Amino acid sequence: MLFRPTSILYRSSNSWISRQSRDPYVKKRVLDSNFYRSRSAFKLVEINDKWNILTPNLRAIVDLGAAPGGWSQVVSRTLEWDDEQGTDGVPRTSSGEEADDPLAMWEAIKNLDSPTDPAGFGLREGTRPAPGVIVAVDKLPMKPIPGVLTLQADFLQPATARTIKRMLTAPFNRDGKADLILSDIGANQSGNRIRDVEQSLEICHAVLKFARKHLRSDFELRQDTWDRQGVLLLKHFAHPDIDEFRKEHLEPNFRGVYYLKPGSSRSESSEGYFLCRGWRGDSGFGLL
Ligand SMILES: C[S@@+](CC[C@H](N)C(=O)[O-])C[C@H]1O[C@@H](n2cnc3c(N)ncnc32)[C@H](O)[C@@H]1O
Repeated sequence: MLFRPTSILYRSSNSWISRQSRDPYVKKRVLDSNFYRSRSAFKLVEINDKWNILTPNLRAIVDLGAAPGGWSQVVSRTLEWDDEQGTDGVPRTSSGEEADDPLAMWEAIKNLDSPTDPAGFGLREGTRPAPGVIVAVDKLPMKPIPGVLTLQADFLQPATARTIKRMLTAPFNRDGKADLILSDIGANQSGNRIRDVEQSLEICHAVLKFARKHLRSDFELRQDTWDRQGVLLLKHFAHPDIDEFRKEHLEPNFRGVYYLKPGSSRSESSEGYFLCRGWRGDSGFGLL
């Protein structure tokens, strides 16, 4: 009987190792003094270099499917949440105690009226206003990152949406909406390709539904700087209906929708990103 699972495993792990060792972004991740937790972080760095989505005026950002935390690290560093501001990566209550439960910490500080320490991480009396709050959501646990409130939960659960809303709500962000929603979620590889492809589109619909509830709209912003706020960055995979999804669900609801394939995204992967700017909101002409 020919049954050699070990050699198959060995071969495939060999090719994985060989691919990893040739991948410049894997090397960069290990050698880079910034040390990102994921190779994926470079995709966001690249996208931001070109499209400038991480601007200092952001008050609230949600990172969906955030573990192990590469994108959240990029957001945190770009918005300059760093140790120099007096944080050590561990969220603290306003009295300086370590807060294990980010929501409890958030509840404790959200009545503060000062926008200079929005997430209540015990920032030193600073010379400049503190950056916005970052909420990172994943089914998996994540190690702390300065300025990031992590929530271990399934974003598809209604209770998670309610929790996120509470985490985003504060005197400096009364409506509890986000200026920027990032989603790097992909379908779990089940081994059934048809099912995986189908699931990838279902995730796009679910993220858009989430954005509909949580993204700050042009109308709410009442300003014309649409290129800086009300932004959704959505990962997707090749699917027969993905163009239709873009035309029928994204384009009517955003002022601009762009397809991106960062250089750091593996060319053999069918993944791509939709950068959707200027969420029109439900008050007007958008369709979902
Ligand atoms: C490609 S990884 C994200 C990598 C991340 N952007 C980084 O740079 O570290 C996708 C993540 O989505 C998470 N995920 C998938 N479905 C989810 C769901 N329904 N709710 C929350 N997280 C989910 C997975 O657990 C996984 O950690």
